[in-house]
Amino acid sequence: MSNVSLKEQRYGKNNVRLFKVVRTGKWHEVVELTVCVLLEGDFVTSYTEADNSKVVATDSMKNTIYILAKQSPHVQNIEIFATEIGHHFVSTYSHVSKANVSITKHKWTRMLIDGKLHDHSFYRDGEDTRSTKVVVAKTNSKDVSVQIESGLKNLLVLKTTGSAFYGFLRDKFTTLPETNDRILSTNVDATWTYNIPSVASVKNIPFDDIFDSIRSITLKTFATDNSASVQATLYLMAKLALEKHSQIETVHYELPNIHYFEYDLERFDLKNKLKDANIYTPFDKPNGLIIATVSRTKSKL
Ligand SMILES: O=c1[nH]c(=O)c2[nH]c(=O)[nH]c2[nH]1
Repeated sequence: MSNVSLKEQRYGKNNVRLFKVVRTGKWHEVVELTVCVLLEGDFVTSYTEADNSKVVATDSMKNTIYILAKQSPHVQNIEIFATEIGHHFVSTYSHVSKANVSITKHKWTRMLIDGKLHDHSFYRDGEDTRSTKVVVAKTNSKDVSVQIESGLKNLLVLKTTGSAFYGFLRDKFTTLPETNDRILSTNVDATWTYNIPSVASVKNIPFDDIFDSIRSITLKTFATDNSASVQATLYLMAKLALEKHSQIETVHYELPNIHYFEYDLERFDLKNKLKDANIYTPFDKPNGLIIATVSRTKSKL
């Protein structure tokens, strides 16, 4: 008898690059995605007995993504498109119990030329991306459940005042001075989860509006909060997002603290400390990293 066993397995195609053009006469819309599909189910013997008979080739999964992209009117809406992909795999193959579909949407912003939106030209307006992770799972032979997480990644922000950091623990390891006015910069990575009652309800959730709203709550809170710390500003962002959107259950932020330290110019008889500071060294490494998940308090009733 073997003294090892397979604990967990999933497989699929990662980094499927996809671009779709939707043409309405001269007016063209574009969507560029990176898709990952990982299947779970009765694939154990492909690992333990080298039996490929149930293996859906990852190449076929790639083809399926392109075919569904051709047929679906929802490719721009990544949460709905990911649900369609996941639903396809669990409903087509009886031995697939779960499909994990992740999609990243890359930004193409329409050009404004001579004050007019251009028909067919776009530019990359920042490196931030929109993403989703959808899990479609069989609950019994007929029904499926859907879990959806949406996210915003790589949104680089900076403010030159309105941020302090003082009152922190001081001991023999501490050298950082307290400050009531510092530069604050972070690269926002936010995800939020939805309460999805059924597959049919997915089409009724305004994912685009909620994404736009959480993005603007994030930016506005960053800009206007008189920040006591990254921790306190993070919590406020998440709280405002949860208060505004009843469809979401949890909000998770990962915020690096990208430090900008005053450069020591006193050595050259130049004032560059506190109120006189205006020359800094940006340090991308090492960085602070503040991570938290915030959810609604369960009612005690
Ligand atoms: O907002 C901050 N939170 C910290 O936990 C921390 N630690 C540190 O050195 N600087 C900061 N800033």
